[in-house]
Amino acid sequence: MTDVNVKILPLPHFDGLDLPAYETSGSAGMDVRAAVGADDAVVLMPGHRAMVPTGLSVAIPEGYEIQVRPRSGLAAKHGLTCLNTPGTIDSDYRGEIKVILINLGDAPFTIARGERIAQLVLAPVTRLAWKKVGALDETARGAGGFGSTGR
Ligand SMILES: O=c1ccn([C@H]2C[C@H](O)[C@@H](COP(=O)(O)OP(=O)(O)OP(=O)(O)O)O2)c(=O)[nH]1
Ligand SMILES: [Mg+2]
Repeated sequence: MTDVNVKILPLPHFDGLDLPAYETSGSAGMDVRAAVGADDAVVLMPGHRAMVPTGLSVAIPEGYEIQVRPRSGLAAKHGLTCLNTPGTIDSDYRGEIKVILINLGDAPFTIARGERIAQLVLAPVTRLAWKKVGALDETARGAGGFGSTGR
């Protein structure tokens, strides 16, 4: 498997943090860290959300996206997840990557500087082109959905 090169620009407030990295040889995602101030950790109250800075900007090659996905440990243990999961980082986005975290747990959660808050997954993008028609081919399912096959 050939790695895809992605340019990454650490911003001034990233200073001293580790770049996102695969935690194991088979990891699909690289954990990304909170670039919040060392002295002003974000405290997420139950039911609240926050846009957490990562201190990173990237230039993804055309034909790819980066998905921002939750970490299962934070979700299972603390009810913390990405509100817009999977977040989409477009190949033409040059702003700072931010993680929209929400606390669905029942206790306040403190996000400290350097905490691994989410994971970044590089994925190929297939772009579609619409072909406008007057009717669609028939199928056994037809318009059935939303539980039409049973519970
Ligand atoms: O979790 C996320 C999701 C998005 N973005 C950035 C990168 C992405 O390329 C841009 C736009 O994201 P999206 O298309 O999901 O948001 P939108 O509400 O449609 O905004 P826009 O009108 O700017 O496309 O915001 C993040 O930093 N983190
Ligand atoms: Mg958009």
